[in-house]
Amino acid sequence: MDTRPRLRLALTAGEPAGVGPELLVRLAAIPFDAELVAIADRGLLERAAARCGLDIQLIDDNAPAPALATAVQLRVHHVPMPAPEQPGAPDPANARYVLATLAEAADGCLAGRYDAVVTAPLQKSSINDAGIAFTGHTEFLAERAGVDVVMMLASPELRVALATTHLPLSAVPAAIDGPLLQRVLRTVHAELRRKFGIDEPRIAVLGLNPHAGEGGHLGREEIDTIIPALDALRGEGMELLGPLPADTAFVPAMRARYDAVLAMYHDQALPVLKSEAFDRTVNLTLGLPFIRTSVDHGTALDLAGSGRADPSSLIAAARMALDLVLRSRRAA
Ligand SMILES: NC(=O)C1=CN([C@@H]2O[C@H](COP(=O)(O)OP(=O)(O)OC[C@H]3O[C@@H](n4cnc5c(N)ncnc54)[C@H](O)[C@@H]3O)[C@@H](O)[C@H]2O)C=CC1
Ligand SMILES: NCC(=O)COP(=O)(O)O
Repeated sequence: MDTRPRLRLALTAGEPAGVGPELLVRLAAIPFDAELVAIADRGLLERAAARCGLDIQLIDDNAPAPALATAVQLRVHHVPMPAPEQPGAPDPANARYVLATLAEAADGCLAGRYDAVVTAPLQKSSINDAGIAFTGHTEFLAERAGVDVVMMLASPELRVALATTHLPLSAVPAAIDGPLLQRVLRTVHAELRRKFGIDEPRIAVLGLNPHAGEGGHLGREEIDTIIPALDALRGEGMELLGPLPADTAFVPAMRARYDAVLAMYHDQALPVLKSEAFDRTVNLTLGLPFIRTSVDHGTALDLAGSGRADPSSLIAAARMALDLVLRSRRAA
């Protein structure tokens, strides 16, 4: 008999005015072989449940479980929110609250209070409007844990990692250099083994320019930077394909040839994933000392408060987090 305590997944609700709080309470209504702990303002979750027509019993995370479940139960680590939410209208007054929930999740994972964290979307611009430098969960968690990370989005059919994440397009070419590509590819390679059980990962690397530079006639980044980095790693035994033209790398005939794609920038590959599997794609952070998964979508302000947002990506993210925790336990 496994006597280890039940797994605990931390859930952050993200932007209070977005769909995150509603998605969290809808996730709680689904049977799960783990304890879910929402890190959020308690009142925010109560109001989100009411908007979704859900009868929910919020239990303080330090309290014992009630003997009798009268409704859907969700544990809560309460973080007070200064300004009441207005669905669809983010308030920068809540920016520090949003970051406090993330910090608790990260610190709790590092300290072993949670086995993984699953994040709902936040409104990056609202945090910036509060005067706080912030580009995303990925970068925040990397800094908090003191490590370099890689963003990956994965559907059941396709995994895409990004060499650069939240950068203006004009800054991308200068950001891509040999050391970055080598570090990112080493992380992707190691995590495909560790997290996905692929012993000999095959990674397709996209070029930066149209037609992967067309032999130098449409840009030199492939020749000067990408090919030398790939050759160095091939010399260590890594199986790398490319640099491939981004417009044809995802056609069916190519898909069978790799386990993951490395794209040079955010919008080079994410539209492919989101257009074919918006409800099944999970965002995960590779390289962290704990497991973090997330939805593939944003705050959907146009749907916030309606109770109509689709929870599928959050459910997929929670399931993936649980699978990854179980895999890492088996490997330990
Ligand atoms: N992990 C995160 O925290 C992420 C946050 N964002 C942030 O979200 C904000 C809004 O981003 P947008 O580009 O507008 O993308 P979005 O994903 O919020 O919305 C794009 C479209 O998809 C729909 N949609 C999104 N999620 C849905 C769901 N669960 N069910 C049904 N329809 C859904 C929306 O209604 C909208 O029509 C930005 O501030 C962005 O930074 C974006 C992506 C990820
Ligand atoms: N499009 C993915 C995205 O923006 C997610 O960013 P993060 O907040 O998870 O770093």
